[in-house]
Amino acid sequence: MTTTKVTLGDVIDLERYPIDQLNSRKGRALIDFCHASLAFEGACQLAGFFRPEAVDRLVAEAQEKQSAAYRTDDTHNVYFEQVPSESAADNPAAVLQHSSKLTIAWDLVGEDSPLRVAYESDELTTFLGQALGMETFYRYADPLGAASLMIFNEGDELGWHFDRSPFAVTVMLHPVVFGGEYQYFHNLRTADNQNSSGVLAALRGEQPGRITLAGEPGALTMFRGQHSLHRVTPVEGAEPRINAVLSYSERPGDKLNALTQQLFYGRTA
Ligand SMILES: O=C(O)CCC(=O)C(=O)O
Ligand SMILES: [Fe+2]
Repeated sequence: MTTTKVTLGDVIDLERYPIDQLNSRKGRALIDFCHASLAFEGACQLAGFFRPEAVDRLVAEAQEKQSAAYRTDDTHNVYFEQVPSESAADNPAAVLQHSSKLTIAWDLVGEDSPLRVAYESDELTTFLGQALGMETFYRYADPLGAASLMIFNEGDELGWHFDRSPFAVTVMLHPVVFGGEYQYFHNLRTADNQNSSGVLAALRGEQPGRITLAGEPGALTMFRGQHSLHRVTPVEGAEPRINAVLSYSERPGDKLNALTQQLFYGRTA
């Protein structure tokens, strides 16, 4: 049997986004666009980055592997830190958030999966590192967490939170019509100012300036979530929200520790 190898151009629309020719005029304009977009609102979304056929294959792969996925269902606060026992009414750390989803770990992603072809390409790594303005940028060496497929079924959500990592990269595969929206407040806090009153107002639905990111199938999103409070609203209805999360590090060979692997994937590897 002969199988045709899936190439980067089968997965990523290289005509529209020439990440394999970053020194071309269009490639430079793309990088400039990403820098401007991230500087403007802390996020950059590239519609149609993954080709429709690759998106369809990944949706099918996620659904086929759903039974092997690990389900997390937790409460946490926006900081992912200890919830204070003596809760002052005006302390956002005391407000519990709910997050639940299914995760298909990297070692379950197929050899020929469009996600593997994209994630393992140096072109994509180089492009993302430049777009995010990183001086050093490496693929994650974690056998479970390098890149994953996420499935949010009815009622699943990610509660309001600040990310611990300086950036996140996702690809939307199957958005939902009702709920499952990515919402955020750009730079609600800064390195020097926690802005507790603003965070509390956001949690109460009283803070102006909430931004919703559209999520068309195939859209790649780069997001700086350390200072921008964000969430994914609960999925309503039977259709799942499915996306891919791509992880990177400023250090080569970076891995999750066993505790974190256990927490996110229910096993170690
Ligand atoms: O699923 C998404 O669109 C966002 C994911 C996210 O915020 C996270 O993993 O921290
Ligand atoms: Fe996040």
